[in-house]
Amino acid sequence: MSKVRVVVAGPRGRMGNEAVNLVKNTENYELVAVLDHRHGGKLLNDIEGFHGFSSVPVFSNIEDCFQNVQADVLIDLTIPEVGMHHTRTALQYGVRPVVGTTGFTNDDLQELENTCNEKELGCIIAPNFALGAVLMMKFSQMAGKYFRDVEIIELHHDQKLDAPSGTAVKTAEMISEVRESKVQGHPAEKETMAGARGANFDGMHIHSVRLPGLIAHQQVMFGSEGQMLTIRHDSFNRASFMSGVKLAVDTVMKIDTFVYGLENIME
Ligand SMILES: NC(=O)C1=CN([C@@H]2O[C@H](COP(=O)(O)OP(=O)(O)OC[C@H]3O[C@@H](n4cnc5c(N)ncnc54)[C@H](OP(=O)(O)O)[C@@H]3O)[C@@H](O)[C@H]2O)C=CC1
Ligand SMILES: O=C(O)C1=N[C@H](C(=O)O)C[C@H](O)C1
Repeated sequence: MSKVRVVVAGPRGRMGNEAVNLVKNTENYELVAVLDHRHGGKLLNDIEGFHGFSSVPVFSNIEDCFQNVQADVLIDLTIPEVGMHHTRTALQYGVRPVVGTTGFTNDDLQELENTCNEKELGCIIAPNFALGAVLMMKFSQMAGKYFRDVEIIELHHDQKLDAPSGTAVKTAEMISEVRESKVQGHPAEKETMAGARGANFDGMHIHSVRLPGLIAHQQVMFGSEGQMLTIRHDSFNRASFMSGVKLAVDTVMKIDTFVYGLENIME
């Protein structure tokens, strides 16, 4: 069986680094290139912290990369604007994207879905690759059918760029598919300090905590008369995301559609 040829974008990042090691340590994957805006023209071995990658070229430009290297899958772990450009371009070159980068807009997602349909090419966008986090979202969706009052609290390390997190947005979207709409809190409630009640998604509130020492955590709180249900997930390291990245890479090779969220491919 031929190997899955993978390009990783953002290899020096916290997630990209884990992904490079995942590809290296997976027998039927081959790391054919990386995309790094600061080190184009080098070999991955020449970048500090990488060993055993003497044949892996580094490109700073994705078009150059796909014109010079045959690839099956792009794993993108960068920032939203760059991730969107990479994903768009990968699809144009017939390369299947697996995207962990968060912060894409609804318009971005719609555009990518249209392109996938047009090209009949698989693409997986996963706001959270941790299988436990995906279950947390699914359990929250189940609970949302019975509890209309929901507060989502996401907690992350203080180097995170986007707020609310992609996971929190996806959780709110999934709950809103089953929850009867409600504007929560007192009708006359007033913030005496802007932001005190967090972001508002269909009346649900989302609160973003950023602290050094945290990795990725979320708790979803449901309240009703005399009771409260809390559903919580914690990622204590970035290895927690890698089984989901592998599931996504394996799956994207078999599909010709657009998938937003790992819950759609977990059996
Ligand atoms: N789906 C999931 O399960 C998870 C998703 N994420 C998401 O993945 C993304 C990456 O997270 P994380 O690894 O923590 O972030 P890092 O900041 O550690 O890594 C981001 C990488 O992107 C690179 N980058 C930044 N700007 C550019 C640019 N203009 N062009 C090309 N590359 C650029 C950075 O390079 P440089 O250092 O030079 O700036 C860095 O290598 C985020 O969107 C995060 O929300 C994170 C964890 C889990
Ligand atoms: O930036 C992070 O770290 C994470 N980002 C993703 C998100 O925005 O939900 C996934 C996970 O929470 C870690």
